[in-house]
Parts: sequence; C-alpha cells; structure tokens
Amino acid sequence: MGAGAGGLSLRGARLSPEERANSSKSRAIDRALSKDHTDDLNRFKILLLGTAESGKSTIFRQMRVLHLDGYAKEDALEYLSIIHSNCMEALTQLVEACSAFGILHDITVQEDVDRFEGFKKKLRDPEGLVIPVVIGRCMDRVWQSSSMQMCYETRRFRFALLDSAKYFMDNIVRLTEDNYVPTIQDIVHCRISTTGINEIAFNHKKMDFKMVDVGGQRSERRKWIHCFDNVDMILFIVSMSDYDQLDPEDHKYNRMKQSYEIFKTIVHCDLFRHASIVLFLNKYDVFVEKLKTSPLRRSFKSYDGDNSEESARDFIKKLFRRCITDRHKFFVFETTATDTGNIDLVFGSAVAHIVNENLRSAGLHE
Ligand SMILES: Nc1nc2c(ncn2[C@@H]2O[C@H](COP(=O)(O)OP(=O)(O)OP(=O)(O)O)[C@@H](O)[C@H]2O)c(=O)[nH]1
Ligand SMILES: [Mg+2]
Repeated sequence: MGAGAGGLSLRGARLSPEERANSSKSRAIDRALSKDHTDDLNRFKILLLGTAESGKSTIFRQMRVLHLDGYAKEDALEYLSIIHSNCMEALTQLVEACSAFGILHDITVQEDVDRFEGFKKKLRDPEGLVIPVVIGRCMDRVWQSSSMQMCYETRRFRFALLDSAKYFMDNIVRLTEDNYVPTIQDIVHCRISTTGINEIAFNHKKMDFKMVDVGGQRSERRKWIHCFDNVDMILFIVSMSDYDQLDPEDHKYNRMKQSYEIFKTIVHCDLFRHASIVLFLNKYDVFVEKLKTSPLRRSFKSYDGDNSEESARDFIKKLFRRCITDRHKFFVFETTATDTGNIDLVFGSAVAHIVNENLRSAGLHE
C-alpha cells in the first residue's frame, strides 16, 4: 500500500497554526523595526533541517512549551480541526489496511465502519472539520474492536499509518467531546506538513535563541537556502523509523538513505563551516518497536550486526558520523520528540556541549 493510500488529503492542504501566526501582519511589523532586527542578529540561530515527517515541527512546538508561554486556549483551538483530520486519516488508513489484509469485522463493528465511511462521504469542508460526539464514539468502537486491534498489533508497520494514530485513536472519545480544547500532548502529536518558514525567539539559560523551522518535503527543500545566513547550529532531524521505508515522494529511494544524502550535502556546505552540527536520531521509540519485526539488514545490506537496538543504532550513528570532518563541532542524541521531558533534557545538553566547545576553542575552558 502506498504512503497515505486512500487517506484524506487534509493535512498539508492549508496553513498550520504556526504559519498563520508567522504570516504577513506580524512579520511585516517585526521586520520594520530595526531594533528587533539588530536583536535578531545577536541571537543564537538554530536551523531545523531534515526530511518530511522527521519531527522538526514537533521539536519547534516543544520549544514553545518549554521556553515560551505554551499554548493559550485560543491558540490551542487552532489545532482542533487538524487533530480531527488526523483522527479521520488514521482510522481511514486502519480500515483500508483491514480490507487489504482480508481482516473481517463482526457485524456490529462493520455497521460502525459503514457509519464512519458515510460521515466521511458527506464531509464538505475539511478546513473546519469537527467530528461530532456520536461519530467519535463510533470511531472508538471500531478502534477498540478485536479485529482492528489485531490488525494494528500484528501489521502496523506493513502499511502507511500516521505516527500518532494510536495516540489519537486511544483518545478519540476525549478529543471529540463537546467543548474539547487540545492539550499540549495533543498538539505535539498532531501532524501537518510545513509549507513555509517559521521562526520563534526564546531565552534559555540566559542565552537568546532563534529557531527556524522549514518543510522537509521535496518542494519545500528548495526554500531552505533562504534561511542559510548566520546559522550558529544546524539541528538535523533524522527519523530512525525510516530505515525500512521508501521515500513517499520517490519510491526508488530508501527514506533513511535519502535523509543521509541530504545530511551529507548540508554538512559539506561551506556556509556552515563554523556552525555546530547537532543530529537528533528521532522517533527512537518507534525504531525500538520496529526492530522487533523488521531487521535492519533487510534495508542496509552492509549491516552485519544482530538486530539488537544498540547494534542497529550504532550502525546508523556511524553512517551519519562518516560525513563529519575534524573541523565540525558535532553532537548526536537519540530522541523522542513527542516526549517533552526528553526534549528538555536533550536540548539543554546539546546547548551546554556547544557552549563548552565554543569556550574551549576560545581558550577560555579546560
Ligand atoms: N512516536 C513518535 N512520533 C513522533 C516523534 N517525533 C515526531 N513524531 C510525530 O511525527 C509526525 C510528524 O512530525 P512533524 O514534526 O510534523 O514532522 P516535520 O519534520 O515537521 O515534517 P515536515 O513539516 O513535513 O517537514 C507528527 O505526528 C509527530 O507527532 C517521535 O519521536 N516519536
Ligand atoms: Mg514541519
């Protein structure tokens, strides 16, 4: 089954809340103020790069949670229809997988599947999608059914499925209640592809940061060059669960090898000769689960280790490290971007390493 096969084309079809917030009005005012511009130059600039769905925007949102004021009710509500779209897409993918694998449902479950499909057919405005309470309950029954659980447990890595499918489906009743307001956890699990350039500024340990998030899809990568000036740190995100995936935009390529090629180009780019390179081996949680059923060797013929997490991780780590030369300041971490505590620790550690390294090169530190 192809990536996103049969899924609703809801995500990516519109601006994300970040893009809207960053849009013309506030940007024009900001840019017009030269003081802000000078401040901007003094900030430590972090550029988030990586292929589509690697987790860049998830980390970007975590910075807002950790180092800014998080999400006020009206900001959180901007995510409601995207979250509901994600829920529709996840259950659509699951229902299609059941049919593709010939998994049959009990009559009552099949009636709920039909009700769900009927609701989908009547959908007119994906932009403002709100799943009614009764449909939320119906989706929950389909998700909880033994046939669907069996499909998910035994085949979830054999078809295209949103990373947060389980999270959203486990919470579908709460997410579709009247007066529902998305929580931070809901927001960091939400998937909408980035189609612009988003920036946030924040302070951490008395340092001023600017973080720039871009889209990782092929068409979006052309825009990256507009953010290449004055970069202090490249934060490159690779999705560890990509190791056995084909690039959805070009089935000739393995998704992780594609990510490796992009990393190599970025690292060798002369503009970044003074920038620190930080690599996040992200979706580590999914990687660990996936290894149990999908051996690394199947996708990487040169890998001759066993299928343990350590051995597989070290192989991938070494692969990316090979691009790094002596002149680079390079740090690598395993991450699960949806876990706020993990990102807090890792980001703090990455920044501390870089500060120490900079002090050392300036001869100010042992
Ligand atoms: N399980 C799990 N899911 C993750 C992790 N990191 C990100 N996700 C989910 O993966 C999906 C894609 O993440 P995004 O942050 O939108 O990816 P992106 O790199 O910004 O993608 P583009 O904007 O298309 O370039 C979201 O649903 C996230 O919640 C992780 O470490 N573990
Ligand atoms: Mg994004």
